[in-house]
Amino acid sequence: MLLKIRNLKKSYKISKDNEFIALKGIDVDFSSGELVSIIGESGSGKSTLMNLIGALDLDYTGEISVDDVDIKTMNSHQIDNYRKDKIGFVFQSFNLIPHYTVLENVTISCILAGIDKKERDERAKAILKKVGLENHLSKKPNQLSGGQMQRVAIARALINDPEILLADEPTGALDSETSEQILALIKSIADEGKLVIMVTHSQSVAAASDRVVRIADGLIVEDISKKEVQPEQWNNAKTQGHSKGKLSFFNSLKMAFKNMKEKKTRNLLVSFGSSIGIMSVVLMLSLGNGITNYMNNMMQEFVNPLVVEVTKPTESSQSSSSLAPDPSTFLNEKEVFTQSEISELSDIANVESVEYGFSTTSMNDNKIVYNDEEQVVTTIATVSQAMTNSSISSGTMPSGNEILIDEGTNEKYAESLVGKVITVEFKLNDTLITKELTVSGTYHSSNGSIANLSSAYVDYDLLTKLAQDNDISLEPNTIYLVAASEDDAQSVKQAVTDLGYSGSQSETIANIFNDMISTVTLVLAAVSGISLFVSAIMILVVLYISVVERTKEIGVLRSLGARKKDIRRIFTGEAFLIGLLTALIGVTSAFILQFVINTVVAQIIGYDVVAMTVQYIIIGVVMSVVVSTIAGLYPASRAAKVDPVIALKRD
Ligand SMILES: Nc1ncnc2c1ncn2[C@@H]1O[C@H](COP(=O)(O)OP(=O)(O)OP(=O)(O)O)[C@@H](O)[C@H]1O
Repeated sequence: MLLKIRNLKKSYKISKDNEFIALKGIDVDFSSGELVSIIGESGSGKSTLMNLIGALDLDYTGEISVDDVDIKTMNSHQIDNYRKDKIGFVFQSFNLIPHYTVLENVTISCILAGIDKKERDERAKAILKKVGLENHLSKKPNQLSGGQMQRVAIARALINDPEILLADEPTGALDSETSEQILALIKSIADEGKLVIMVTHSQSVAAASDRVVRIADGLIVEDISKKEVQPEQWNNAKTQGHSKGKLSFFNSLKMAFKNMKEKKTRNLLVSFGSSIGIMSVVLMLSLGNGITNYMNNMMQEFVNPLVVEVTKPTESSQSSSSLAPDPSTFLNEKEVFTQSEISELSDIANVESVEYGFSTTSMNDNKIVYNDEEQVVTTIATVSQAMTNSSISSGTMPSGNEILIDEGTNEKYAESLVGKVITVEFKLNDTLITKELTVSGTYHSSNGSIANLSSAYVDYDLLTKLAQDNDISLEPNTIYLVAASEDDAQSVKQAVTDLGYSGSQSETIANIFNDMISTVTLVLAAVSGISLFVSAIMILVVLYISVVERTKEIGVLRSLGARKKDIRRIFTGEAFLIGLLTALIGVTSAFILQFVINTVVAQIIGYDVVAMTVQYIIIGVVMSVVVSTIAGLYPASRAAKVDPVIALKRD
């Protein structure tokens, strides 16, 4: 006995304490090779019985055994395999997947069973030939007639060589001539040894079957056999073998891709919308990077890379947190170096020579006067090897009784001061010194202008002499360590930091700015991240709609043996692909914008301010895919939970 049903009862819950008993105790046996028609009034319980036999509905009492195995004893994995291998479903409304070709519709249960492409195509073509559709392989269902569609559905049901074919009104939607052809096909399937159970309202279909079982009010009221079937007549050994495989990850992505393609415009629009967030994040990070590069470039342009400037950390800069020291720190008088500190610094490996420097900073006392017009020069400092000639914009470096002023200050005067004698006033250890000096030249003021501070430079010897003249002992408060190579300079810089000294003021200022830029960049990127949240919701909504639209398709796939996991994978796969598409659009737009912004800005400052890196692209892609996939989890789990029986009832 292939199928044994004992005392099968099924009730539907209508409300909390109200249920409807659809099957009231069915006892029946079916054998291989039988063509059975189940007939009965509408609502008598025929479809309910079919769903139970097909294990689409597991909520019943009693026994349904196939090959002496009770469905109730199977775990969910075995149930999925049972649906995939033992049962083939044919529906009244064909239930083909509209965006799949004939061949794809037929091979779908092989794909779900993890059968490789070559074998499944061979099987499908053989069966499609048998049902007379070998010339329609690449057509979509809407290009077929009703009879052809039902043939495809029958081919699909047969491809895994099931033992039982369940057909719910297979001819219900067909005209009488086509019905006869389909019936003949079904008959031939039973003749080959399969158990075919059909629900029908048609007298002629019932008349053509071997056995007619009438159901009324949830009970079998009549069971007429016209043909005696020998239980042992059929060798039920499967010709194709049981499939133990499952839907591969690649195939689930392929199915997801098909789904996605079907709703091209919608998915493209969502991806476009979502890509704005990804684009902004990538662009913001790249902009921050570009500006930082620009700043560093500016800093380094006028600085001799072989020279390491050393100052002593002031108290306030020591105590302030590392992130953003107060720029006013630099207005404090710098501490001078003792002889032992100087020798400690000279002893650092790779230091070739040591140069002394001094700077004095004051917001009010340091100034230059020319033609009675005075300008505050916040810092008077000594020139050193740290300054390169490229920093000079006009004239020369100062020597003897000369002073180098910054371009900005020079421009404040009606005529250029280069070569002119000016009066310089500045405070040296609390003593105000006034001295007439010749302006040797001007330098690019990019460094100082960062914090709107200006500096003027004199020779260290001049400062020493002025100190002596005024009985002031001048100790250096800046030490320049000269290294032989840039690499050496880096190791010297590290050693200086390790000893607890600070670097140059401009470097420290640059670091503060770099930190500020990083913080601002991160904040901006985070703000752009909010749009990612919006895209996540968009993707969630779109996929949710997709689940609702595909409910029937989900039911069909489940009836063909798709596991809940497979359904979840297909929808998560779709979310993943939307994420990839979003990333593609986002990164491409960021690239285009980078080009546009850089072209425009380069004309103004001569530098590419947007500097995209592979790292940012990876961040963008990963973010997009992760956000999208996470957004897809909920719709995917809803899809997995769809009840196949209810789903199949959908129109
Ligand atoms: N989900 C459900 N909830 C409550 N009652 C249900 C549900 N599904 C079916 N029923 C009831 O169970 C009974 C049997 O339904 P079933 O669909 O099996 O009938 P049927 O014989 O196939 O009818 P038809 O020939 O019209 O398709 C009907 O009275 C129906 O109202």
